[in-house]
Amino acid sequence: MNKDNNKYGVLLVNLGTPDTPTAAGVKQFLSQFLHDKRVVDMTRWLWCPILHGVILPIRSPKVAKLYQTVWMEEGSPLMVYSKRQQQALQDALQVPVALGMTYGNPSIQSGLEALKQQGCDKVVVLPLYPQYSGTTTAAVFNRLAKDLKSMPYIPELRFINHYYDHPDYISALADSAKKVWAEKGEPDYLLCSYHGIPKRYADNGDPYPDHCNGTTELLAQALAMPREKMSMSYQSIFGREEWLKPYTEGTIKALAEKGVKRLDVMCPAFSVDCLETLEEIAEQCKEVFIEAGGVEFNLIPCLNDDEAHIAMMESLVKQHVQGW
Ligand SMILES: C=CC1=C(C)c2cc3[nH]c(cc4nc(cc5[nH]c(cc1n2)c(C)c5CCC(=O)O)C(CCC(=O)O)=C4C)c(C)c3C=C
Ligand SMILES: [Fe+2]
Ligand SMILES: [Fe+2]
Repeated sequence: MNKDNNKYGVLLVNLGTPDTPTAAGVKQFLSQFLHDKRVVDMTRWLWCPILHGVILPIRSPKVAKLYQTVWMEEGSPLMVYSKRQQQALQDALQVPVALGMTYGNPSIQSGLEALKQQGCDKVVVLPLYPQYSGTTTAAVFNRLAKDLKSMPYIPELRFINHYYDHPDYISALADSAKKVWAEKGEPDYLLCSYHGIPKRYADNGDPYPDHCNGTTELLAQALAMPREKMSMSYQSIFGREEWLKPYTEGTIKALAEKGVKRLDVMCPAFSVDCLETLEEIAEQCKEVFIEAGGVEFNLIPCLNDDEAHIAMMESLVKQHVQGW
């Protein structure tokens, strides 16, 4: 721990999740999320009537039912695992670590306040997105800047942009796959499924697909996996516009139809398991695979609060506080 009043703290940031798995809870969360221009860039006079008139009333009750299928005793999986990460990183670093969500609770502002209360005048902001995207990482930056606007004293800041190529991140991912394979044997095929973004965002300069490609290449090397047994795709497509391709669902169906019997899927863009991994992949995509002739389907869990994941965060933070 640094000396008092001159110490650093860490703000871990993730996307956020509803407080309750109810239509009202989901509506509140989606409304904040989908009003962010970093996420949906459509002009407001066009988007707001669609959002308020169609998406929020129809999607909220539907998605609430999906959240109910993965909800844990302590709450939303994203929140449960994020809190465990916060505690484990604080234990490892022995400096204050706060949690803030871009949307919903706890807010980024409450995280900054908590660090201030603990005497931190230097803050490392770690958005838990290994691959940079304007829709996620930059959205954290925008929210942070907005919250700092009203603070009389701004802490000294370091902002971690991405870490997809950090060797400890890649080895943690590789070890998480090997752990599953030590128990169940190697699969016929490994698919890396990343959260998608609209193709137009990438065409306009978002480096996200390059970071996803880079992750897959580095992981293939770390696993010494023949490239014909491994590929990548994009999931969680939203709306009518074209998103990054290939889409996960179509890829999984095609793999089963080509004769792949055992498929393992990992989701390297997600720091913690959440609706998009536990429901969309482990339930919906599994069903697609089995219906198309597949036999065994495994979701390799996200890194969550694994020891190797926390050690990676510890080394990432330590690299960024050099000179403080
Ligand atoms: C509307 C456009 C969306 C973009 C662009 C987008 C990018 C993006 N999202 C994540 C990570 C997560 N997304 C999650 C849920 C989620 N995402 C969208 C839409 C976009 N995401 C919606 C509408 C939802 C809510 C669920 C739904 O209605 O389908 C989550 C999980 C949250 C949870 O509570 O479990 C995460 C995490 C990334 C990494 C990303 C771009 C790279
Ligand atoms: Fe609106
Ligand atoms: Fe998303």
